[in-house]
Amino acid sequence: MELPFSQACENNKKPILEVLEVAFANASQVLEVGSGTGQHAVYFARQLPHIEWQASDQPAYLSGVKARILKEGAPGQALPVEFDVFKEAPAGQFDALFTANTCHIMPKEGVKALFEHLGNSLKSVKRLCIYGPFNDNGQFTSESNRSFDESLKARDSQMGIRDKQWISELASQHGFHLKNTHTMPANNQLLEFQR
Ligand SMILES: C[S@@+](CC[C@H](N)C(=O)[O-])C[C@H]1O[C@@H](n2cnc3c(N)ncnc32)[C@H](O)[C@@H]1O
Repeated sequence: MELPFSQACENNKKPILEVLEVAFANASQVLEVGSGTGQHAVYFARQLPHIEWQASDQPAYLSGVKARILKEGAPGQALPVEFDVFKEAPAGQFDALFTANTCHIMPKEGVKALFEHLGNSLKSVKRLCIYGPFNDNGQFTSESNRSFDESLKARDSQMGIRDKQWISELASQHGFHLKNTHTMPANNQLLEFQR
């Protein structure tokens, strides 16, 4: 099978790793939501060997993520599990959660559903890193993000770049505080939460 590939993942994995090395220094079991191509999953699992990295995604993505882990994963890396945020969360004592480029793809209700899980079956998660493009108080942070948002909404009216403050408010409802906002290349940010 030809592995799914994202050039953006290749470009952003090292800058993200530099943040995760510190943010997840004391994490041991990470759940990744929306693993997509699996490129992040194999890279972070190899570069952060103190972590058991559990990839997950909706059913349509699982075969691609699985194939990538089998080909390029860390020794003994877990195969991906199914997780659609509108359904049950995977079982496990995860102490951290990572998700990249998902909040603008899933509808707002999906982002809320993810936080509902964090308040219920994913209560063991204490550290949370969310990467992607975000608005600041309703304002686009760049012209390219404005046109990206237009293209998302043309694809599906429920997609769209979310506000950092909206995400932080949802997070605070479940006991998280925004510890750091990391400015990342290509007008992205990494929101680092802790509880
Ligand atoms: C643009 S891709 C990002 C993939 C990868 N994380 C990356 O950074 O390249 C969006 C991801 O969000 C996931 N996603 C969208 N809706 C979802 C849902 N309801 N539950 C779980 N994942 C979802 C998709 O399956 C896909 O993997």
